[in-house]
Amino acid sequence: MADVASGPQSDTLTAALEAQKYVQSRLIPTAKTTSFRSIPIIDLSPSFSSSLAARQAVARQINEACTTVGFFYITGHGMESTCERTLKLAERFFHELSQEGKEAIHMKQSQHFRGYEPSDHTSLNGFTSKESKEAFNWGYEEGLDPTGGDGKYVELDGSSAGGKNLWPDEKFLPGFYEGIAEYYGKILQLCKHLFRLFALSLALPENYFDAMTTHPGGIARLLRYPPSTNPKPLSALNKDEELGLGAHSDYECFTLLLQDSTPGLEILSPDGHWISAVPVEGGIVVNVADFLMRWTNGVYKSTVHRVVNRTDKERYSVPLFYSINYDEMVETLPSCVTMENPSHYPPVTAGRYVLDRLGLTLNGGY
Ligand SMILES: O=C(O)CCC(=O)C(=O)O
Ligand SMILES: [Fe+2]
Repeated sequence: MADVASGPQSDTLTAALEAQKYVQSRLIPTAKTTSFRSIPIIDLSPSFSSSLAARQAVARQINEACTTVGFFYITGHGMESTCERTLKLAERFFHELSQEGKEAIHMKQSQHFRGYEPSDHTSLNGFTSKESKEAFNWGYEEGLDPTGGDGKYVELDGSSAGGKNLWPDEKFLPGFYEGIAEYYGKILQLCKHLFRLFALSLALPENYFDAMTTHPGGIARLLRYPPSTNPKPLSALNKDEELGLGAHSDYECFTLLLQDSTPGLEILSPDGHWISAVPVEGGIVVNVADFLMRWTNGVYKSTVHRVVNRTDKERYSVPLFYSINYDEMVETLPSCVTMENPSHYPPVTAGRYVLDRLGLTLNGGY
């Protein structure tokens, strides 16, 4: 793809820098946007019905959540036992794999942000220099996609050599890849289902995004947050250096997050209050990310969030950042442009936008 050649491009880099400024501006309390104190829970079960009216009813709830909070929980998604198994896999990865095993798949060997990421390797948007989280990252592989993909997968930079994941040696972590494959296959299917609901929620044809997600971007991570050295009640603010993950918004279309029973995720209401996204039994957290915010002309909110583990327990979580095909160039969605709200954003390629955002988080840059 000519427009996604390697190296930062000035137009998308500008978009990335603007997005960073946008995030910073949202860290300043304002009375202009609706504030919130809770995160809606949406039961997805009716959306699997053959009745369009039932699917539209769920889509309306999604629209309400995305235009206000930017976050919601989904229940009734059918992945409950897989979610439990995946969180156990996360625990196994960090506990059972030796330091040597982790070093063997260190992210510095990857051009695509894959592999093991110790706590000091990245920090978000330069807001914080020290984060306590450690991670294991991987991305889309056709072999993990139940549809088999369309053979056209490209990485963020437009290169077509996919499948560059760095997996731990099976003999040190038996069953790991198989477990990840089960989770990833199911969550990709759920993301496609959600995208159809997003389409309905935006007054677009239900299959509007289908052709743009034939080789989707899907970076996923296993995250571990160590116990707090100074456990505090949820209401008390910890010092900056105890941040698990700094304040940020996500970059792609939307994120699906599994979290264990230890709270830690907090989302920022526009009036400056941090709201705890407490774990909900069987619930997956969904949030709008910056690319979808931009694509919807700001109609759907991409909300700033952070992680602070205030407990004396470890915390595990598993986000998946879902994107349309990285080589897809998009313009503002037609249903989000009106006379009062003309398009604010020039066309951009999905992968290039995310790559430039990611480049800004690496300690030391590209
Ligand atoms: O661990 C969590 O709860 C959230 C992680 C997150 O926000 C991210 O990785 O972007
Ligand atoms: Fe996030």
